[in-house]
Amino acid sequence: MFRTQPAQNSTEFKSDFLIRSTFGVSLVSSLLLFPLCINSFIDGRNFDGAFGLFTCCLFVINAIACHRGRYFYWLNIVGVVPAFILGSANGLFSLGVMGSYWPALCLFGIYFILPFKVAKFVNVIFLIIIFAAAYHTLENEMFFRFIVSLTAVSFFIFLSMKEVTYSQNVLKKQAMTDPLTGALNRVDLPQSLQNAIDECKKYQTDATLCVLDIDHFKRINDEYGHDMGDKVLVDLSKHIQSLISSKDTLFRVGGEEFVILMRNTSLLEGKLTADALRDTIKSLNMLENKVITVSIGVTQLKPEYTWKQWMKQSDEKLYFAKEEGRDRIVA
Ligand SMILES: Nc1nc2c(ncn2[C@@H]2O[C@H](COP(=O)(O)OP(=O)(O)OP(=O)(O)O)[C@@H](O)[C@H]2O)c(=O)[nH]1
Repeated sequence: MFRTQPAQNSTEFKSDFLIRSTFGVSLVSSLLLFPLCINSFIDGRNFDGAFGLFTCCLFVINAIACHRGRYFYWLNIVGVVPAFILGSANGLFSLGVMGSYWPALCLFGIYFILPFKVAKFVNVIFLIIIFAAAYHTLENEMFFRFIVSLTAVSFFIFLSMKEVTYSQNVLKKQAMTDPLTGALNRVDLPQSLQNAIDECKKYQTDATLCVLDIDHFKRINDEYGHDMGDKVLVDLSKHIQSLISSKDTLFRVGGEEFVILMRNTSLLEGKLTADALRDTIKSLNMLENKVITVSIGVTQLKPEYTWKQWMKQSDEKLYFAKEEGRDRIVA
């Protein structure tokens, strides 16, 4: 089970989509299925009616959960999917050709209530079971037509959902990336800091945050032009990426301000990395006849910090580094 709030940042795009689609499928299915259950009871098909009512309850629980921003993965896997399979097979057994509409709808439903990676496999299992049921209930010619049409439906849904998932990933990447430097932008920063805080609490590890700002960047723009200013930002970002460890994450949070989230890193280690960054950046010839310096605020996570407090502490240290004359680290 996971929980989301209304899409605040891009990390939540995907789960938010799943919650909305599961809500839609569950609500519509429960509303459509309910009259059919009543009809089954009236016709004396009590088993069908009871089974339909049970499935309705699963949909209602799902719809309420999704409405509250929750997604019950296991309810779908062990409840709704088996209900889809049993319901479709039962439809074929009791209604014959008339019952062959349901499997196609269920194939769609599966892609809307499960993550794409899981839905692909569940669909294959669904097809195998339904083909076995159809083999026992449909005439030869009808059986082959059924196989061909259902396989085609399954494949077309797969293609559409693959495209949707791909577009989601592209959008997510675009929303999270700073187009100039390729570093992450501030969209995902709160969630990343929160994840780091949760990790530290869970595994009793350290994490350190560096806020780095180019000194007198306005002068660089004024003296060398905005394009050269951009080039400095791009070069600087590349150098930082090459100097930090693969477990560290770089964000560009403002014009010439960067944040480096260092997981599994103590204050001392963070300070050493910040020192190395400051020295290396200073020695790079990013602009002719101009030494570029940076100021850095370094803060180790304390157990009582929220992500906002952690960020605020780091910003304050950067502010002191600027106040004390720039080209320095305050930790
Ligand atoms: N070239 C370029 N400049 C930018 C970009 N974003 C912000 N800036 C410039 O960055 C400059 C930031 O200036 P300030 O906030 O005064 O800071 P500073 O000159 O670096 O001074 P200190 O931070 O106090 O050392 C402004 O001139 C902005 O126009 C960008 O994407 N590209």
